[in-house]
Amino acid sequence: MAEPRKILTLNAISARGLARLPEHYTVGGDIADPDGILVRSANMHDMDIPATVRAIARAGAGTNNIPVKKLSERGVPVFNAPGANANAVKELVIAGMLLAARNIVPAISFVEGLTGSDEEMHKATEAGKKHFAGTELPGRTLGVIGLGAIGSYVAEAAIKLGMDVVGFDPAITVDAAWRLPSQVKRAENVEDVLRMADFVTLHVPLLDATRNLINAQRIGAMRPGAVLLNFAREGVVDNVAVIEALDANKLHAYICDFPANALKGHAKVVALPHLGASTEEAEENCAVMVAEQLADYLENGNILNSVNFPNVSMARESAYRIAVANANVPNMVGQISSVLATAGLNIHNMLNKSKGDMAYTLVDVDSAATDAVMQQLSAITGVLAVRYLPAA
Ligand SMILES: NC(=O)C1=CN([C@@H]2O[C@H](COP(=O)(O)OP(=O)(O)OC[C@H]3O[C@@H](n4cnc5c(N)ncnc54)[C@H](O)[C@@H]3O)[C@@H](O)[C@H]2O)C=CC1
Ligand SMILES: O=C(O)CCC(=O)C(=O)O
Repeated sequence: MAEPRKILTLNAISARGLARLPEHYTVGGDIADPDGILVRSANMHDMDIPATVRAIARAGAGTNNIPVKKLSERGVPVFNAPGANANAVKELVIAGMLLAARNIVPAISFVEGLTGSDEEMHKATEAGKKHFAGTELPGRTLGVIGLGAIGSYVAEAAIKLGMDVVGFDPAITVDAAWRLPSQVKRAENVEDVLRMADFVTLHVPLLDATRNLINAQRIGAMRPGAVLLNFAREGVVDNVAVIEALDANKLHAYICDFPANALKGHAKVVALPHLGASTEEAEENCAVMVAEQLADYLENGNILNSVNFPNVSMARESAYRIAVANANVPNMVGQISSVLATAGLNIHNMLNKSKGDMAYTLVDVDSAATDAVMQQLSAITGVLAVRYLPAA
């Protein structure tokens, strides 16, 4: 019989995604001793993550709200949903460019402030509309910083709208590079993008290397009257430097997904409530993807789309599977094999892969492993987590 599993949800997760979890899973927002956690943007850095947790699944792209390093030390994979919400973010970025180019938000505020009779309003409209005249997108240059799932979609959409696109990504993946239209020009660094672009959009993860990526000095390198769009993370942009640049008419507008006191009430700022991925489609895509990944990990030990562990997948050919998360150091496979051999367990199939400091080993053996064997595996220096996964 399948072992009962408990999944704690820290945010609302699309019902279609939750429906992908096996029937023997109990899911809820108030669950003790969970085997796994499903999360969106909830901040987990100060959370006491129970020792029972074997995996965390982020129904989205960014994992900066999750203490990935601490979880790696416990041998716990963090899954995400690469690309599953990219179209939703792309659409909001295009909307953001149009909002800025056509001065739509200040124009709406102007209309909301009109008073008097219809005739008086019409007169004020015709007199006032010149203040909101805008520009069109074709022929303008969009600079894209970060050409992953979202950045490459945005670049493609902008080309279709008749824009020129220049992009920078020091670690672009082969898949993303294939997706990019040939018209996208390659910049050698951030400054090149800033120098060439009328609109600059950011699509990088929040890392030490990207914190305050756009600061006063870099804004100084931007074209006068440029528009900055940030649908990545708040910490990627120095809000104070942005406000100074808007006040000095250096920047035309700042369109972002991250409200903050420094930005509040500024006429040239449009701050949305972290809405990039908030579409029915994106919420469902993300939830389905991570629910399937989480269940396959908990049931079979297979790993797909973990940010801290390699992809590892092995078809089941025996009823007895052992999964070992370990540090990526020499002689781990040798020591694991030796424990199994000493216990008289024949290895039917074995797969070991690594990613950075982490490694992961799946072993199918021909007969049942005892608790004593599992304890011996756990005791190997460098082994971080061991699970026994007999077929249900
Ligand atoms: N506003 C929202 O609701 C959403 C925001 N996001 C944010 O957008 C970020 C990007 O998402 P995806 O495109 O799906 O991720 P992705 O992982 O597909 O792409 C990120 C790209 O940024 C590049 N990169 C990293 N450091 C860089 C640097 N210093 N300069 C230039 N490029 C750099 C990487 O090489 C990668 O190609 C996420 O990490 C998340 O923070 C993602 C989804 C929704
Ligand atoms: O789940 C959300 O609404 C936030 C999405 C996001 O920021 C991400 O996927 O990185």
